[in-house]
Amino acid sequence: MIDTQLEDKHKLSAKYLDVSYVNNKTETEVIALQNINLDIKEGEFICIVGPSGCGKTTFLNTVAGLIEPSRGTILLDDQKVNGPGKDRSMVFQNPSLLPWRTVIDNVLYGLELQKRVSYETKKKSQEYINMVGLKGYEHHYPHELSGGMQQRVNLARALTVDPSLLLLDEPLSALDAQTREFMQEELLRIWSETKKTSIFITHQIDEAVYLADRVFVFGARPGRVVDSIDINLPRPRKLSIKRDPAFLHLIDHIWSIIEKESTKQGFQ
Ligand SMILES: Nc1ncnc2c1ncn2[C@@H]1O[C@H](COP(=O)(O)OP(=O)(O)OP(=O)(O)O)[C@@H](O)[C@H]1O
Repeated sequence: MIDTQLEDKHKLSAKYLDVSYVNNKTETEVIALQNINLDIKEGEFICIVGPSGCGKTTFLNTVAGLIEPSRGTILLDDQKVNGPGKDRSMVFQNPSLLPWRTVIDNVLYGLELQKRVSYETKKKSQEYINMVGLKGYEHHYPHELSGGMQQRVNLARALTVDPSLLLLDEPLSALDAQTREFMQEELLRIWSETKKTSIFITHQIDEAVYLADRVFVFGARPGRVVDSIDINLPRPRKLSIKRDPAFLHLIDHIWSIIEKESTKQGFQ
């Protein structure tokens, strides 16, 4: 009974969410998101896809508390999001590591900002460094690492503060195709060990289907949720699943939703 209740509990809910940007010079308003209603369960891996400008980053920044909605609310663990908080970590496209700090010191940086460096948290940081596959690189500097390794440091840094929610804004898009695929598999391995509720933005439909429990398709003008697709592919997922007919069917399905939406919007 208790387990069922926990399973049904929403980790994050967006209710009637509108977000607008106002250009102070021209006094014009851009409606970036309109009437977003969605629920995310504890431990879910969510991907958001959609055309450029449909408000994916705006949504993530609003969940992060960096943008205030013009209407509606975001609830995280039943608490209204009113600004940034220790319970959320963001991972961006570019790792933005501090070049003068070693791997371990970059990973510890988030804890330092939160004044939480202790023997236990240092131990935990080392565990995350091991988990992301960087054991032995603790004392290397960012310029001595490849792009993929730098993004691993970034991920370890985000995880070390033990967030309730992980927000990932196209974290793999700066990597070459081969490293990107490898990192997708790595990311799933790390996620399966941490089970952190994650929201991941990507432009690549195959990346979304490979990673996600559920894919939200956003539409543009104004940004809104067009569809939510359950990805019922078995886990753990190897990269070879990308050749599976069920995988390809999901890709086709999501593409057809995006295409229909684009035609409606006159993008073709
Ligand atoms: N700071 C801002 N001021 C004004 N308008 C903005 C601002 N940031 C974003 N916008 C507008 O809000 C809309 C949504 O932008 P957003 O960056 O969230 O979309 P996105 O789906 O993440 O795009 P992309 O896939 O290209 O990264 C766009 O029309 C964009 O031009």
